[in-house]
Amino acid sequence: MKVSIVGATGYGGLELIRLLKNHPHFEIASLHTSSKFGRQIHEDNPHLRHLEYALEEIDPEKISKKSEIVFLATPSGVSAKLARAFYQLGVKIIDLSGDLRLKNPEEYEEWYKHSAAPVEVLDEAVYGLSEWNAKHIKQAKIVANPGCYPTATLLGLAPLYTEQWAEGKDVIVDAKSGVSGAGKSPSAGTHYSEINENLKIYKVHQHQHIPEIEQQLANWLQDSGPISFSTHLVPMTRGIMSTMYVKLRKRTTTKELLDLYKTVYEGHPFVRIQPQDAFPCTKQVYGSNFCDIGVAFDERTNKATIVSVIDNLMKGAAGQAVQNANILLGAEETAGLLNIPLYP
Ligand SMILES: NC(=O)C1=CN([C@@H]2O[C@H](COP(=O)(O)OP(=O)(O)OC[C@H]3O[C@@H](n4cnc5c(N)ncnc54)[C@H](OP(=O)(O)O)[C@@H]3O)[C@@H](O)[C@H]2O)C=CC1
Ligand SMILES: CC(=O)N[C@@H](CCC(=O)OP(=O)(O)O)C(=O)O
Repeated sequence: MKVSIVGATGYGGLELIRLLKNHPHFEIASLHTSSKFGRQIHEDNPHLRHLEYALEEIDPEKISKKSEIVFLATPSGVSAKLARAFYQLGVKIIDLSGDLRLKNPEEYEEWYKHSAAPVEVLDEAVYGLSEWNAKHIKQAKIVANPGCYPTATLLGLAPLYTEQWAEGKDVIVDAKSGVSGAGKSPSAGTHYSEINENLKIYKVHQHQHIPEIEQQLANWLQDSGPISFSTHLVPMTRGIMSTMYVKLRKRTTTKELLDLYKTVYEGHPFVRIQPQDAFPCTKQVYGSNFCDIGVAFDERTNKATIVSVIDNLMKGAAGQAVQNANILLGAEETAGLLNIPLYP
């Protein structure tokens, strides 16, 4: 099946090229940019020196003649404007941005400070947390690919929420990300001398992923409350670690928690549950689509500590987008994605 990538020159778009170029079922029909048309993709990306793709303008009508699926790897605010045109032309959309994830347009405008997508587009969009929504993704015309922090956090919390073990109140999520999460354009806050040998907290109580996580938690557990969510920049390129502290409805043991997680994620090859007392680190998922989860029960506080790691550009963005495209196609969800993480 032929696919196109809009935003091909950014980190998410480049990761999509890496995955789709060797994919058994998809063929890249075209790459699109808002500012570099006419240039070859390899001109600014020497790691793609062997590929010949001219960057093209973003013209939904032309794209609809070449491709059945379009990946939108553009900054927030862009797909809110572009999605309707693709939808009306019958091109399936997988949107990597936050524009189509929140069902309430006012909530989107409050957190993202952009105009929301048309309601008909938001109503059509299916939240693309692959492990939890495959049934709906399969039928979708528009997939709202989850954010990087929400992917790590929701995969970590899901067993406790869906099985009603969590109290659903006073949950703390302490998350850290590598700098590629901020995209390819350099900024004052992310350039080398600001990040190297530094650890920064940012967007305290204001992170746009808070409503996305809470929206999904409320789908799983009726009386779930607001979460405390903090995000940090770590001096590394890729990786997210989300550490969660969750009060439970009943006393349990680490062994019982592990059994729950193993049972819930049985048959989901991208979620790997750690053995007892072994917590995951970001390097063990680097460059891969895995989400590795470690759990422990704290008898002193009656809380579960959950640690979930992903590669933000893979399971947190392009990897999950390709997983969703596989599901849309009706192919095996692992197609083109079972590479072993880069190590060391
Ligand atoms: N980086 C990450 O880890 C993750 C990113 N995301 C989301 O995915 C999306 C892409 O992220 P990322 O690749 O990191 O971002 P980048 O900043 O690296 O890339 C953004 C891309 O969009 C293009 N673009 C910029 N402005 C416009 C515009 N007005 N219209 C159309 N295209 C435009 C850019 O280049 P050009 O000028 O060539 O058009 C570039 O190709 C974002 O919404 C991001 O929030 C989601 C999960 C994780
Ligand atoms: C490290 C870093 O800056 N990460 C970004 C992730 C952005 C992102 O993925 O945004 P949407 O999913 O909402 O589109 C951030 O924290 O804002």
